[in-house]
Amino acid sequence: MSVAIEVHQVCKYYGSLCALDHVDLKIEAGEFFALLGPNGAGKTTLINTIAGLAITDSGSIHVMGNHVINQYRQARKQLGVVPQELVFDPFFTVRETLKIQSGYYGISNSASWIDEIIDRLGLTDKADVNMRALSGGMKRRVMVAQALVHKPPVIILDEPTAGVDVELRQSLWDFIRQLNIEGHTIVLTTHYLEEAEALCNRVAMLKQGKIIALNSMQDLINNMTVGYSLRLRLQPDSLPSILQDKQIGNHNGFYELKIDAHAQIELILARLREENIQILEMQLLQPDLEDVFVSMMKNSIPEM
Ligand SMILES: Nc1ncnc2c1ncn2[C@@H]1O[C@H](COP(=O)(O)OP(=O)(O)OP(=O)(O)O)[C@@H](O)[C@H]1O
Repeated sequence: MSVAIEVHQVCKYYGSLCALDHVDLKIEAGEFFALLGPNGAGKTTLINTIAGLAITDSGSIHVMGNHVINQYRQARKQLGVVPQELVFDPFFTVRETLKIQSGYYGISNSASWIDEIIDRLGLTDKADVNMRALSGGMKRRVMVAQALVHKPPVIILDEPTAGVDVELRQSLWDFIRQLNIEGHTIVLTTHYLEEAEALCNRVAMLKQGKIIALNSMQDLINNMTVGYSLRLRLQPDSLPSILQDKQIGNHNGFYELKIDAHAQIELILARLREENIQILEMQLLQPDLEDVFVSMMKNSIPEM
């Protein structure tokens, strides 16, 4: 499999602030990859360095084998970036905006592809409407369309669904998922963790400019040692004192017990049997990406 993005030992400073601290990252072609982190973690800075818009202080970045600074034009052609901020020229229509964008890449016969992306992004009704007359969500769709005019194999989306309503979000994700199925590599930042969990196969978590986790979505969640809990409805309705230090909640007649390892479940059941307490209902709650994220951000202190 070929490498779509290779980030090697990248550092980026803004004055004395270290925004990227020796970042190493390899994203294979065809991946659907999530870049997660709290505000200010360095996600946009990393995207800007990959797009060649911000110069790194050290290290190197390649997009589809092209060095983003020394081979800027070749690297840029391989990449479509949907920026976080809505940047648009208020004097042009949607179609004109896309035509001008394809001109930047030296593409002249782009009309049929522009029609296709307008259609697939649900912009047909707005194609000849001036950009300034579009709603925020529609402008966001145009940002996505702009990133696609040169049919890049690698697409980076920086919080593409910020401020977008649920219906629009759903159709945007359907389209992006389809692009991934067609072979495009997708890199995504989002604060909607359930979206990342549903879409992405691998995740990097950034904190204070450092990568603190890099794993497949499944392994990240499966390897999580915190976040599991067992919910029990008991008859008689009482928790033996030996289990009380595990209790983290008691809602709607369910005791919620913290589980650090699966083996503890059998021990809990054995304790209940010893006390002649019957289990009326039992649920095992698994951690999700949000639990992993919160735990990583709380527990992982990047080395200075
Ligand atoms: N042009 C700039 N000049 C100075 N500092 C900057 C600049 N751009 C970003 N920073 C700082 O670099 C750090 C990383 O910012 P960045 O925008 O990359 O974070 P982020 O993870 O994308 O955050 P968010 O989730 O809020 O978009 C922050 O402390 C930010 O204030």
